[in-house]
Amino acid sequence: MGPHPAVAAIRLAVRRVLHDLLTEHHRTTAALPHEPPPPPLVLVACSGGADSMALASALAFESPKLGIRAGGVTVDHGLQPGSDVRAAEVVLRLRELGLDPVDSVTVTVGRAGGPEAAARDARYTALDTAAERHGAAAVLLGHTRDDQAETVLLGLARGSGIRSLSGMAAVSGAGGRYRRPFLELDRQTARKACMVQSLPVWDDPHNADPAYTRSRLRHEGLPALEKALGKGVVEALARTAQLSRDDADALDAWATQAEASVRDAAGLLECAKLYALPPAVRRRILRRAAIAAGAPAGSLFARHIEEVDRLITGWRGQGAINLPGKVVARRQGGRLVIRQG
Ligand SMILES: Nc1ncnc2c1ncn2[C@@H]1O[C@H](COP(=O)(O)OP(=O)(O)OP(=O)(O)O)[C@@H](O)[C@H]1O
Repeated sequence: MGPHPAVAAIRLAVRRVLHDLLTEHHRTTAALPHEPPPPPLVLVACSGGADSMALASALAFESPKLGIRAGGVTVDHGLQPGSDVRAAEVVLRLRELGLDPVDSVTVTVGRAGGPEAAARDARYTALDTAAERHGAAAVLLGHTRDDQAETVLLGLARGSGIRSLSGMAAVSGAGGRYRRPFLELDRQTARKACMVQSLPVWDDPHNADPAYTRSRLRHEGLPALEKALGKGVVEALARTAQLSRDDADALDAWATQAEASVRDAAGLLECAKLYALPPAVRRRILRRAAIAAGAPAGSLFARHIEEVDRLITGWRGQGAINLPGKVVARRQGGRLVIRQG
């Protein structure tokens, strides 16, 4: 008898990603002159929750068959009493699965951007450091299709265009380090896979805390949407992420091409030529120019770019526009000048 369908599904998802990693490993090492390099190391980022425990179990099962070394990292954010005990338990469970090396990293969570963003920043920094310390080829994350649907809704609510609808990428980070094998699997499958394998899971109290936006979305927003629109809404939102990502990539590429044609010999942006571009392409060029001038990407919102855009499309002699990072945009003699100070 084969494994339970949920276990088969998580293993298949991980096998696919490991195959991709092996292919990339062979491609980059084939040209090396001397003896073959050691097999790649893949780490799983594990909170002890159902998604990442399921991921760890599938990695432990699949990696030896492909000659891949597998380890794990758990991050202790130190935000709840007893978080160190939980981290130690996760380490134990990962070792029981046969993973090696297994690290527990304690981080200090700052305040920048709110509690969720600060914890995420600290976590990714710790995961980057762990991956570099061990020379890992990849770090697997347990984000599921449900997480993706939530991310799309959060992006939609920001009102800042299709890039923010494109959710999380299956491959991201420096050199494509982060991989998300479960992006097309639902959370229920991961939970079921843990249950049938008798894997103990830890339910993060933050996930149920209505103080957090994502938690409210998970427990109130999405169920209400499913009630109104039907069960397929999660899948549709996740599909929206992929379609939006493709569209956003295409528009980015268009903007790259168009940018060269709207600059004069001195490299300044020509307003008449910008005016002739489709708004989506023009706004991308303006955003990039603002970032190149020193505006921090994270603080540059759609409303800022709209204001700069009005210097092109709604010109009536208005003054300079102040942007984050002390960047100023002004129109001068038919040129758009964006610079600091
Ligand atoms: N404390 C942590 N230590 C290591 N990795 C983590 C930690 N928290 C989250 N991750 C990684 O990020 C992924 C997404 O985490 P997030 O908290 O957004 O989702 P989740 O649905 O609660 O995941 P899980 O059920 O695995 O905890 C996790 O699946 C895991 O791979």
